[in-house]
Amino acid sequence: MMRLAVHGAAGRMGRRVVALAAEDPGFRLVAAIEQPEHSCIGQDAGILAGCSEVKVPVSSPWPNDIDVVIDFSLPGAVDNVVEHALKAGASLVMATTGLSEDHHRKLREASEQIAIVWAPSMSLAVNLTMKLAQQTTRALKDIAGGLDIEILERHHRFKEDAPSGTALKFGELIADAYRDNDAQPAVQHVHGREGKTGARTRNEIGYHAIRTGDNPGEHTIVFGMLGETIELKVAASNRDCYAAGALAAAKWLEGKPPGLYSMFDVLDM
Ligand SMILES: NC(=O)C1=CN([C@@H]2O[C@H](COP(=O)(O)OP(=O)(O)OC[C@H]3O[C@@H](n4cnc5c(N)ncnc54)[C@H](OP(=O)(O)O)[C@@H]3O)[C@@H](O)[C@H]2O)C=CC1
Ligand SMILES: O=C(O)C1=N[C@H](C(=O)O)C[C@H](O)C1
Repeated sequence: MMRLAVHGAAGRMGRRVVALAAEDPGFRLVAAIEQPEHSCIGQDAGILAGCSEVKVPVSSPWPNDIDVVIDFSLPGAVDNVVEHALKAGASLVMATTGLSEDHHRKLREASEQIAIVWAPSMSLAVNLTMKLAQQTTRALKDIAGGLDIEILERHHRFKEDAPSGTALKFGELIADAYRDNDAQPAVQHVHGREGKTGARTRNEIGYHAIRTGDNPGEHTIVFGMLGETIELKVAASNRDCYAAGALAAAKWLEGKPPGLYSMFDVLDM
């Protein structure tokens, strides 16, 4: 049984991780962590998550006897999370998005000592769609008349980063697929359009971020050609695809040597 600490335990994602972990005999929740001034401090993490009591209060101290940390918080917390995972010698599932290059450097450095999975989406369906997007790009990139790729993402109104980490990852993977051909000009990442933009260039990937209501996450990759269009769409109907993926990543990390892994590693894709 893995001793699990959830950081951001009172958040939208943290609550679903706590709820699913409570039903999984492979985990024992040992800490549900939030900042000391958080309004949920002291509440039972299970009750807060809408399931039965787990007898673990939301609290701020980090225990040392943990096997794995799952983090769904905000970039401002990430350095602290990494530091505590290192101190405990615990594996880390880092699911927070909007990270800077400095955060990524710290994750790379920490991964010399502990095993870390970082992925902007823990969802199986999203990761599979990423592979399909790469395959589609490779098949169409040299088509006569040209290929236009645009990434549309929709999320709830509370989301603080844009475009989503997942949209950025789609763009990065699609750009990699383009680069299979050295003759292809470098891809330009274009975020939204306004005003007299001129005609679309052939080598850009466009990103469009929509924020409405309580949408738990939706990504559409548009492959536009002259005469026909392909759209790959993956949409969550609730957050459990991400929470279940994070728990699968935590289990996969058990016994893994230090290193920085992705959900493609976890899902063997
Ligand atoms: N990889 C994936 O599959 C997914 C990733 N995400 C990402 O996970 C993150 C969290 O999403 P979500 O649960 O919706 O967000 P929430 O805002 O609901 O939850 C974040 C939690 O972290 C806490 N927190 C924020 N800043 C800090 C800090 N500096 N120190 C300690 N705790 C902090 C928040 O506390 P407070 O309420 O006080 O702000 C809150 O409890 C986002 O980056 C999102 O993009 C989301 C879904 C899937
Ligand atoms: O904030 C969210 O909700 C989500 N964030 C992740 C991202 O930025 O890609 C993953 C998912 O789409 C939900």
